[in-house]
Amino acid sequence: MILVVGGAGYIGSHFVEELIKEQEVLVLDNFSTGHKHLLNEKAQFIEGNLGDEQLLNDIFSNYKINAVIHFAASSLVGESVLNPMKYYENNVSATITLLKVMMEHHVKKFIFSSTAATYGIPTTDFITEETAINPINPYGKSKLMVEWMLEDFSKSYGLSYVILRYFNAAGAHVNGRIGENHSPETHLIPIVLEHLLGIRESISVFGNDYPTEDGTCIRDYIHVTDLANAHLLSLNALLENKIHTDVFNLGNGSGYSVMEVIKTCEDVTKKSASIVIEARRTGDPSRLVASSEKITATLGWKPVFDLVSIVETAWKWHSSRI
Ligand SMILES: NC(=O)c1ccc[n+]([C@@H]2O[C@H](COP(=O)([O-])OP(=O)(O)OC[C@H]3O[C@@H](n4cnc5c(N)ncnc54)[C@H](O)[C@@H]3O)[C@@H](O)[C@H]2O)c1
Ligand SMILES: O=c1ccn([C@@H]2O[C@H](COP(=O)(O)OP(=O)(O)O[C@H]3O[C@H](CO)[C@@H](O)[C@H](O)[C@H]3O)[C@@H](O)[C@H]2O)c(=O)[nH]1
Repeated sequence: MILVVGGAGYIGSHFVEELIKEQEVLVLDNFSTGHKHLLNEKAQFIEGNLGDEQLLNDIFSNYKINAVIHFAASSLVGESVLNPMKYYENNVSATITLLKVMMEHHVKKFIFSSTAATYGIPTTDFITEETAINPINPYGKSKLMVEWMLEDFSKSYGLSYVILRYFNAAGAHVNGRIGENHSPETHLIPIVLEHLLGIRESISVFGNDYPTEDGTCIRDYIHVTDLANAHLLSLNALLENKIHTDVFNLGNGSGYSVMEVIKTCEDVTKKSASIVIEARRTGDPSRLVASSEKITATLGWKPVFDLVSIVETAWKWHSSRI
């Protein structure tokens, strides 16, 4: 059985949707940002907190867990600046408890959701795993701290792991059952689509004076099912002992500006957006685009969805919910 921590969240639920076709799945989630309606009915479920050592001990005693996939985290950059304690508690401290109980129960296969935010403000056009790591906010730092712990736990306790650094997760499952449902929503694509559905009055564009062609920030949008498939490949490589430890970027390798994303949403929905240019959002690098060549070369992973199909799947999900 595979334990998926945070499996009621956006990315975790899309992973469970694929994993359930291959494995028995147990989800642990406290619904702090996740939702019951995102759970897959074939997965077993326990409601509880990742940092609850007694609960974790019970889980690892009662189920034969072969590997843990860890999606649970607080993940709003702005909130992490205002309330770093929450981020170090939920992302670092609770993860220490999980790893401690795993080691006690001799469960030594682990996949960790890391982020492009660990790179901070990169000076290179395409970010590889060799690009300097320099997070500029508590969220990115909390993820990097866990990465460092994993390295040390591997050396000292034989932990085997894959770290996946996602760029901008977006889109919804093609089956239309699950999709992105953050509250508050801070991500660009769902915000634009909510506006085009009439739920928001306008779209705020945070800064048009960046050193990019149209002055707005460039990001690498990657479909959530492409992310899920990268986890499946990583899990199988760990279970078959083909990987002991590794770290991979996950992106499409193409950058789109905020204005280009809005235009794509307009084209897909055949609606026109009302835009308000606002001040820059603190901590936004001008450009974050991945090179994912390493995971392609190592595991054969290739993203399938481009920006148009990301927006199409997201639109299907958002428009079905009103
Ligand atoms: N969304 C993105 O673009 C993105 C990009 C890079 C990295 N990530 C990382 O991917 C992971 C998943 O992101 P998401 O967008 O699906 O977030 P999400 O908030 O939708 O999912 C997180 C899930 O974890 C659960 N959770 C949080 N703290 C918990 C705790 N202490 N105990 C039990 N459950 C807990 C939440 O209830 C939720 O279901 C996170 O680790 C995030 O940092 C996300
Ligand atoms: O209403 C909005 C929302 C966003 N943006 C801009 O759109 C871009 C994308 O923003 P957003 O969708 O919030 O994603 P990011 O801030 O790039 O962060 C995401 O992607 C990172 C990896 O690249 C992850 O670490 C984070 O967890 C995840 O939220 C940024 O330039 C924002 O300034 C706007 O202009 N208006």
